[in-house]
Amino acid sequence: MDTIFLSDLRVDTVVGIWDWERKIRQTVSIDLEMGADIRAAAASDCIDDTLNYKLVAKRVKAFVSDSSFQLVETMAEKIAGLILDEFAVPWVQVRVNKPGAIRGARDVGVQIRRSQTDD
Ligand SMILES: Nc1nc2c(c(=O)[nH]1)N=C([C@H](O)[C@@H](O)CO)CN2
Repeated sequence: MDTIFLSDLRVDTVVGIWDWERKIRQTVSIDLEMGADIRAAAASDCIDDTLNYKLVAKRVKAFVSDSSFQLVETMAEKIAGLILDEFAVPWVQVRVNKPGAIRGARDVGVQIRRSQTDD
């Protein structure tokens, strides 16, 4: 099993637990890894035989941009569910980074891995 990845997808959104965070937009950085078998596409050289990461990026960016979650955990869970539901991948790893949320830290956030077989 191979992996298609997408790193540092930056999206402006409403996210946070403090009142002042509900009134502004902040930038989150999203990293995705998705299970894929790339052999058919490598043999055909045809985009129709693989997961088009551009479509995933566009869908995730629109979803996160329209969201207003309190926690990065909720955002990560919903992104994973969206990808599993709408794209035929067996598993997905989602990392949501909230740069600048913690003074003195480069970034902070959560990383989760979910699969189609999770209950
Ligand atoms: N586990 C979490 N802890 C915290 C979160 C979060 O989303 N998950 N969020 C905050 C604040 O919104 C912070 O990011 C900004 O001050 C604090 N802790």
